[in-house]
Amino acid sequence: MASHLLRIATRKSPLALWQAEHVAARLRAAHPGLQVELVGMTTRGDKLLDAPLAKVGGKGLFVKELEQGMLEGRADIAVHSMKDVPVEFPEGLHLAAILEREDPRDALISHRYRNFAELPDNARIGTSSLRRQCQIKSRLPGCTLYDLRGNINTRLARLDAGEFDAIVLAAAGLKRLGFQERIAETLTPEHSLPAIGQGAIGVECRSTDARTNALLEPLHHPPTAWCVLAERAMNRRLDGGCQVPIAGFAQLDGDTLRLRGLVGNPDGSGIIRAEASAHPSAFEALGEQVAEQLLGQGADEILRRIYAAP
Ligand SMILES: NCc1[nH]cc(CCC(=O)O)c1CC(=O)O
Repeated sequence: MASHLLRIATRKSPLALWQAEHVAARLRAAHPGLQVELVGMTTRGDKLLDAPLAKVGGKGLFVKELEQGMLEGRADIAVHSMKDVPVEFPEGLHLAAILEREDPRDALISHRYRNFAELPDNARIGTSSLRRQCQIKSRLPGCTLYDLRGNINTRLARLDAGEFDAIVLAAAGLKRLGFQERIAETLTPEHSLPAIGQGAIGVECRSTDARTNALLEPLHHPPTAWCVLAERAMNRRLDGGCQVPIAGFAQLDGDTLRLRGLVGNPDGSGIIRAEASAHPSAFEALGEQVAEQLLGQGADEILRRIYAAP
């Protein structure tokens, strides 16, 4: 292919830069001669690092500025953690590729304890999501949870400074940044059901930009996409954002796509679980089915109460 410049809009956190560089390297490998450049941007989510995520509100906290950059022609694609990508895309933009998933699980990091079972009843645990908070509290009701925002390096530094007995982060981000050896225990999906899209990288671009869409095609990983799109279909039906204790995790086993969903109260009470399986081509219907099962067991009550809270 003739030399051509492709600009990647990215946040400037170490993980965002790693992921953008990863997509750049994949694109260069797939298209020799293609010039790829990163365009660093700051999002509202980056500026509000002191406020608890659950209180900042607004969907697309980490993506809106990148999307604006593409719509204004300052960049051609944006690289996101699928976990941070809202259900709906703005007019003119779409998800062009979902890359093969890295480890989707949550990870426990601690200096003093080798695994979750060793944590004392009154452990001090740092974590930033209501989803993790809910599942941790259900197992360890006496623990105290602390809001832990900021990029991965910042969070690890706060653990190292002795603020907490343990913290819980996504294994994918730790592995990508070379912190794998800091993981004390990788939590099973039964223990901590992952966030919708966790571990997967998505690439967004202008819907009508045929050339860029074609360049991204070799990066798309259909098995990961079936999983992530099933999780996202569940989330859409539940009308969930990243500020609610919702978990969703799909796995492909041969020709069977299995989706597990969870909704609970932030204090760990009233956890509702549902799961179903289907052929991977039915990912959308599978997501809606699991959402309906959750709603039928009272998930709507929980979510309404959380959205109504000040
Ligand atoms: N919300 C921040 C965020 N977005 C994506 C990841 C991890 C990497 C991934 O899920 O792909 C993280 C950090 C974390 O939750 O520990």
